[in-house]
Amino acid sequence: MTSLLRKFLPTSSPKNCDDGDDYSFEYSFAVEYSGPPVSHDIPLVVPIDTDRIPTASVVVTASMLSNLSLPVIQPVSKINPLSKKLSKELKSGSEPGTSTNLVSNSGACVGFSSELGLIGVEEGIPKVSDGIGSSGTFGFSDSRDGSQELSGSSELEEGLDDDGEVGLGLDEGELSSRALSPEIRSIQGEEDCIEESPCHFTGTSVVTSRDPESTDVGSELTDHYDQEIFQRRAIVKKGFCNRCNKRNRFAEKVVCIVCRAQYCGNCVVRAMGSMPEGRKCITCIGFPIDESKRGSLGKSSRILRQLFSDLEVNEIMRFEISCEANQLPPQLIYVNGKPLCHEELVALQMCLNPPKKLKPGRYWYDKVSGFWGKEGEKPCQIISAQLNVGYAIMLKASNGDTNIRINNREITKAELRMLQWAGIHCEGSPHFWVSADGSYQEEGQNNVMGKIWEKVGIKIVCALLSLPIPPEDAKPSGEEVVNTANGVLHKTLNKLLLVGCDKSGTSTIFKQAKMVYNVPFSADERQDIKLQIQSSLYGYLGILLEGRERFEEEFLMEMRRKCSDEPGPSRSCSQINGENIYSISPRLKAFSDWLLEVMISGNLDIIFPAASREYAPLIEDMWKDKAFQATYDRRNELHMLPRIASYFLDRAVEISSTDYEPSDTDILYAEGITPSNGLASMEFSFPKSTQDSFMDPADQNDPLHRYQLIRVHSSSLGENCKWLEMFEDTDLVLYCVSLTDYDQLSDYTTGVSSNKMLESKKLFESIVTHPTFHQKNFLLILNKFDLLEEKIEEIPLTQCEWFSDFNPVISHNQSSTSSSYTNPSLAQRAFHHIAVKFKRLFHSLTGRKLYVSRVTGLEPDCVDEALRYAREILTWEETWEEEKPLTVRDLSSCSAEASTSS
Ligand SMILES: Nc1nc2c(ncn2[C@@H]2O[C@H](COP(=O)(O)OP(=O)(O)OP(=O)(O)O)[C@@H](O)[C@H]2O)c(=O)[nH]1
Ligand SMILES: [Ca+2]
Repeated sequence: MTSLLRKFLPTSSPKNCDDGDDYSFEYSFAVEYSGPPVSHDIPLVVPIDTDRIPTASVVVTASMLSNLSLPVIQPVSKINPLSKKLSKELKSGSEPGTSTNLVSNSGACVGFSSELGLIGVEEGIPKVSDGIGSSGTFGFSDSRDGSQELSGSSELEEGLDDDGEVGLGLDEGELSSRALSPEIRSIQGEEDCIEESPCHFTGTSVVTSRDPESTDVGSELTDHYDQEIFQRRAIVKKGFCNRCNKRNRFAEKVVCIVCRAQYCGNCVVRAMGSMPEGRKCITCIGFPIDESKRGSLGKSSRILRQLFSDLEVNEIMRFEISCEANQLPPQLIYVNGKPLCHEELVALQMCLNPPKKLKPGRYWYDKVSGFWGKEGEKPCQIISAQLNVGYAIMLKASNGDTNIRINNREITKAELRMLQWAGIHCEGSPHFWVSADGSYQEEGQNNVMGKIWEKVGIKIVCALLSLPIPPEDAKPSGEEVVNTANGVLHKTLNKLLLVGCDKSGTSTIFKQAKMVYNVPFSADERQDIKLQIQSSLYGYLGILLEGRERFEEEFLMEMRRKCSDEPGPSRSCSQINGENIYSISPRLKAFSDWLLEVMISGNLDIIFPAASREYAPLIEDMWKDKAFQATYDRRNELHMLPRIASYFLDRAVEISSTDYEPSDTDILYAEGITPSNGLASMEFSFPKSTQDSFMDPADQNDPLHRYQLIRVHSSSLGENCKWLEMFEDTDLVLYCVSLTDYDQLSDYTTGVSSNKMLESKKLFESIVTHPTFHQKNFLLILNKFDLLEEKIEEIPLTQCEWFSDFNPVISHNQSSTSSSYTNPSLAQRAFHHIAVKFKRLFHSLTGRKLYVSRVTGLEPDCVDEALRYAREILTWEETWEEEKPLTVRDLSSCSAEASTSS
């Protein structure tokens, strides 16, 4: 046997393995073993007793026998030479039971011809193992005269050459488990076969097999159904038409919603006929659809529209949606353990807020609140309440382990966090009663404690925790199927978490992103920001007025000194005061005193802007006042006044008026945006940009790919960042650091004031090492580069002990050609130094690579660039995860310092 195989089978890997996207496995063929003795068991190839392969009973449904020819198992096309003969045999008239032989033959051949095939033998036809110990013959039995079948290794090689990709194209490795397929695959290169109509059989018996991967349907109760669907699976190879077997990778194909066979434009009509049940092979008519295709029911493809008129396409799609064979089978949907009857399914589907994308499976339903979820999982939707479907809900329906109950169901951790965040007390394992409108009370007590959905920020929290919110508030998010002219596209949502220390600029970046991606501020947000701007304005005024007092005093002392120096009679105090340009009128003085008092008491935010209406007229007077203007001219001396103050103070009169509406720039410059819990969230997608031109066209301008940017204030992360758990499904963490922090001291409550850069480093460490973020990707945003450029000229970076080794060599040969690249500025060097420090830190903590982006939050392009970089990282990391083993990926972090985006 061994020598026989050696003679005929090449032991090389597929020739076109450089095809890249297709396959990475190698064929391994049996060769005589000549190495040292092995210490472990050698897996045995078990002989198959063909008689013992179970076969299902013959299909006898009248409707099927009447006008249909039944599909037959296909030999795997890899074994072309063999299948050529087989198909001839089959054509020349075969009897029921032939398929059994086919299975054994194809199974055996595959087993020997590729690794994948071996797996197929083990998994695909599991019941074959019943035959262990039997003495059946295997594969190339003498009776088949394998040597003749395989005569001429060149022929075989040719077969391998042309499509040395057995299997991979096979939908998800289902290779040999296919037991039925709509037609005998014509043999590659045999034109005569292509022109023939597919060879079908009547009265072929059916071999049952199980889909090893099916998860959707899942339960043992739906096994039977599962099997039925699975039996029909066609072998599908990437790019190949299942009828003519010609390959055109890029040509669109029409896919059968039952067996998944795909047909090119030339073959669709022959293979699918008039499509009375939509896109099904003629032989699949009457069979239930593959549930994974349910989402695409009624959604036509471009190729159909090319083949048929619009009217015809619409008709076909209507059939596809409405014909009986394609309807959800109610008994496969379990609600609280009960298989539904027809009426219940109708009630479920016809209610105001039906479950989305309902598929066969097991669900739980809380009739009182409308919570709906998959058995053993947290709720995924809130559907209409009070539907009469299924049994009563079970305590462990969602597999919760919190001891806290909602409507007799023990809730999940995510739900508990949601309640806690909403400020609902969960101590003492309470049992809540929650009704459809979200009002909740403790069981046994007749007083409503509040409404869950009215809690501040609850919707954001739910979005973060991937928990549902009531339908009227729900807007599309997460994975959503969108119907477009080209058919069905899956929309995905990537979550980006933006976090950083105090004043690092996270809210600036968040707001900037809103503007860049055209996500409007809500009326509430605008109102909040307006009040925020106004109260900040009073704060700035207060600082100026305080400065004015100081200037007035200084001026007075100066005058006195001059007076005493002057010869002649000394002038009176009032005279001096009259000349003091920093003196204000008693009315303004009263206001000033009051304002300063309020500021000292720390009540500014509370009193303003409620009081702003009253004081608005005073602002105008004050603005015109000479003393005030003189003070304003010297505002640079007032270190308490933030840089941004001038922007608002210049328009103090306009801003303090009640009908002031902040512009977008005002909003950007304003401090703060977020509600009390420091959380803000927005969804966006990237508009097309010229910068994308280097990217894969598929990635370009994908408005369906949505991103959620979540900004959280570091103070809302709680002790030891315990709230980070909430963000466990974050795809990328954007950690924001202010580049100007290196000489700043935190003005914080703890009493011990420390360097802000070191504080930022500390927070970074705790977030990076937090279990929730294990293996997460991080993008470091080094913000406020514009300010660094100014500051670095005055204050050395070494002010921060972490950067004490910063020792830039200033190049002296500044040629006319030197660019910022060959001769970076001091700020660029400082930025790079800081970036490298963080990269090394990250690598030492995680062994992985930190991405870095240089940003000036006030510049829209900068923020856009950083977020596009974030998108690239996600795409890149996904590719890595799919294609490369972890070890290779880890190696890439060795070059951690090589790439620093700027
Ligand atoms: N010049 C300059 N100023 C910036 C930049 N980014 C943020 N700022 C300013 O820095 C200050 C703090 O920024 P925020 O965005 O409010 O910082 P934060 O992270 O929200 O900090 P908290 O207010 O503590 O939540 C604001 O006055 C911003 O206008 C920048 O890139 N350049
Ligand atoms: Ca802020």
